[in-house]
Amino acid sequence: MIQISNLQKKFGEKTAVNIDNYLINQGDMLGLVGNNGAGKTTLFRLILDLLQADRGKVTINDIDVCKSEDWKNFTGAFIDDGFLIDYLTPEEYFYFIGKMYGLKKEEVDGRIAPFERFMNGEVMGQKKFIRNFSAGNKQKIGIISAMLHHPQLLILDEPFNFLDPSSQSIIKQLLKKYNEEHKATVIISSHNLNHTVDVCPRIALLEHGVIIRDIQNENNSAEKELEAYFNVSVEENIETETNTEEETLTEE
Ligand SMILES: Nc1ncnc2c1ncn2[C@@H]1O[C@H](COP(=O)(O)OP(=O)(O)OP(=O)(O)O)[C@@H](O)[C@H]1O
Repeated sequence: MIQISNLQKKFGEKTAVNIDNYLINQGDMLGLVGNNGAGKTTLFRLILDLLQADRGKVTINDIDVCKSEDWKNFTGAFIDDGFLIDYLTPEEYFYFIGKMYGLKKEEVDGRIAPFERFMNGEVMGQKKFIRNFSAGNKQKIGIISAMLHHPQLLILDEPFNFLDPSSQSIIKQLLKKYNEEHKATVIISSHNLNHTVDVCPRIALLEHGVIIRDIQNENNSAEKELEAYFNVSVEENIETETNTEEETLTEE
């Protein structure tokens, strides 16, 4: 589905992405992991034609992303809250996105319904603009809107960020189900190794812009390899993530 060929992006002297050849198959559920600055977001931005590569190309279903808009109909993505429209309410935003893909209001309502538990009564009917939502709820609005048109390719940068533990668990289940039921290609990046090994049968490890390992992950078999690389145990990873979430929630 996605073919990355000879792709390079530099910022000044710094090489952010440098991938010779990498194929992501239709139906893959791929986790992208790597330290801060490894190039995960830059790779997503290149795939989505939000950045121009210095050399090389990305094709989605044989469409060069720089040369045609056709891949946009079957692609959904949420990279950061720059994707949202701050002066709309979530309802207005969902209907606006739905309209772009030819969905009627009732169809949008039907597609939002499975996210009810995820939204936890805090997103719909709040009579407030997106700009006034917490970081976690903005994250939820972004994820839902990326999935609204049932894209064949779904790209989410750090989907677990800002979410409370129960929302993290719900979105993990929803993403797995989405991948299976729609045979969709789902790519997520995450610093949460525990969630990544739980959800992704394939994991790409990025270091200084290079995919240094392409790991098949059956029944969490990648856990040890990732623990060794990051020099942490997955248990520690859970603790660190939970602490971070608590800090984030307190700050909000
Ligand atoms: N617009 C930019 N201008 C200059 N340098 C940039 C820009 N965007 C990214 N970089 C650099 O490119 C490298 C890769 O950054 P990127 O954000 O893709 O990493 P990442 O793996 O997503 O990191 P993190 O886990 O911290 O989100 C970093 O060294 C970063 O400083």
